[in-house]
Amino acid sequence: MKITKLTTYRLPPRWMFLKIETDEGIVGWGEPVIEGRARSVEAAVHELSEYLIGQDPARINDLWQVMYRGGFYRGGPILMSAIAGIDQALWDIKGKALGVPVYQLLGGLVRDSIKAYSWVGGDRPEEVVDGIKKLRKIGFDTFKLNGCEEMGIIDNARKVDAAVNTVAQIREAFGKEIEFGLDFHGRVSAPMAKVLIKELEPYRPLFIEEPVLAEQAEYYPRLAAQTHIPIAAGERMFSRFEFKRVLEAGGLAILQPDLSHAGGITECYKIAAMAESYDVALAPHCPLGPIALAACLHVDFVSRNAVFQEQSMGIHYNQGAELLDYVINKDDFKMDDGHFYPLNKPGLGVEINEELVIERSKNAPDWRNPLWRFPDGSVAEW
Ligand SMILES: O=C(O)C(=O)C[C@@H](O)[C@H](O)CO
Ligand SMILES: [Mg+2]
Repeated sequence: MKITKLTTYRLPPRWMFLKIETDEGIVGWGEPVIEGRARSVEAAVHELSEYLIGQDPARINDLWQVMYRGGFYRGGPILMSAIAGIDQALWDIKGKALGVPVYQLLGGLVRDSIKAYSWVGGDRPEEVVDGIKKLRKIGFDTFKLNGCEEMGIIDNARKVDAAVNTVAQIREAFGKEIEFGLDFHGRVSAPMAKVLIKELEPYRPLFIEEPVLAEQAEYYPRLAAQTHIPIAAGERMFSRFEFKRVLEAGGLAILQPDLSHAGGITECYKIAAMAESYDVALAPHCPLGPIALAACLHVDFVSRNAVFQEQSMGIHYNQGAELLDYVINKDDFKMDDGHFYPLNKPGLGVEINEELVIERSKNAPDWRNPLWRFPDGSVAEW
């Protein structure tokens, strides 16, 4: 079998799908994208396609190594997201060619279901109690919200109290009936992370995500030493070589590689195994579309240390399209009691409505994340 064509479709809300065609008519789909830099990833995919066209799609490991090591410069969000989407599509082709779901190619199921969690509250956490009430009605009992709004490098007690108050309202309303992660979203400096975490400790969030920016990863072990709250990170790390360092340094209780940013199934399967060897949990990051989610689920279903799965239904970023809009087989993503179940169709198990994809790609937005500034005009982390 040979790869004959790669076609990219930038799509609402802020996604990009990749279709890889072969000379035997088998087609694979992937989701290479960095939110806000879709065109950059698209260019990287097409640069990589110069080598890929004519190659045997079955040789995923060799193609992955060529895409990663064949260029002198490597790693980072753009290149690793391009590799990720191509890798997803190659696994999709392999599964379809052999008539089995990807998880079977990775050794079969290690579990029968995986817990999902849902975002509440938007960019600036608000109406979180109402949001949780609505989502509990459809089976969720685990949630994630932004831990705070903008936070200065050294900020005041009122800002800290505002963040803590949101969490206090959740515990007041639901007690321990529900669990929630707090995503600091990299908005918080190392000094303020210490202050915030101390004040949040009594409310026992399930985890605190990106308490500092990935470029401040040396603080993870120091923050972990001051708190019992599990610390999570990973959406802005892009290869096992980055995850190696944070595992070695300690401090992270949960790794959150993104299957569309960190080299795809081939790389994230290895990252999951590395995490397990350090007794660290896996919770793949996935605020994206259905192909990315399917890739996450296949890795979840073969990784014993997978604990819960992010998904983007109702996420505040999905303006203009929802998680399953482009999927024909929506029932395969059906959730029961807040859990996903294995995708059992061959390949990734996602049947894409190509006609709709082509139609909607004609008006793809160039989504950009908001640029936040402090009152003094300096740039704030979003
Ligand atoms: O889902 C998460 O955990 C996030 O932090 C969302 C962030 O990754 C945005 O997708 C960036 O545009
Ligand atoms: Mg996050």
